[in-house]
Amino acid sequence: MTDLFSALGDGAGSMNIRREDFAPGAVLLRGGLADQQEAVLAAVRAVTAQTAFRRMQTPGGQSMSVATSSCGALGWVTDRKGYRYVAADPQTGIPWPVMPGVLHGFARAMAEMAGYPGFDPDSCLINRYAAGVKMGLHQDRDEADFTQPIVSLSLGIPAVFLWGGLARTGPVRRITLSHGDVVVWGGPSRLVFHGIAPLKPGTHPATGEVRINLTFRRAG
Ligand SMILES: O=C(O)CCC(=O)C(=O)O
Ligand SMILES: [Fe+2]
Repeated sequence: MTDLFSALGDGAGSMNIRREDFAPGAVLLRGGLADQQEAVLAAVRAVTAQTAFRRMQTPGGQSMSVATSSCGALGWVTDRKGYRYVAADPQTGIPWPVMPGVLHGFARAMAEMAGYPGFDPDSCLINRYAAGVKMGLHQDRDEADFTQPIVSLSLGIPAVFLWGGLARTGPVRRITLSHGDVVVWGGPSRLVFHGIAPLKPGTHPATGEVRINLTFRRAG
């Protein structure tokens, strides 16, 4: 018998992951976090203790409502000069924290499960959403190589993920993402417009009153 998830080799922890192929090249792995919760949360805390959450400015001069931090060789930033990846935190001039091995390994395993073996992310953007915060429809297109997928992990209070198409306008699906859910999108879905609806207030034992999202990217 072929067990789709046996490749991970971590036994019972991965057995309850439920897979939904929701668009070509796009896979929802519900409960993907499985037994990695403590290790992943500890790694996120370690990173954000080194490089604080901040609200960056869009090129148009608006302050983003989402607070962000990053780890890995490259971190995504935005300011009046535009969107781009840089090697150092612009607030301190210090290189972004190294991506903890547990995060890199987790993202690689999730990508493999979704059908993208060999994913080697060099960037992890950490988004923090408080109640009312949203992320408008956008494409992730500042990365160098669109053959590599995006791997996204949701932590804490649930959010509605907006999934559009390859054009900015058109029908948008709404997919509720809960604590521990993972979305992987690549191939024909790599440049799909997506976003997050305004977060409903809530609390979660893992994060308190916020949602934390990690997106792993091959940026350089
Ligand atoms: O918070 C999310 O689930 C999506 C985040 C996202 O699309 C991004 O950071 O580019
Ligand atoms: Fe995105």
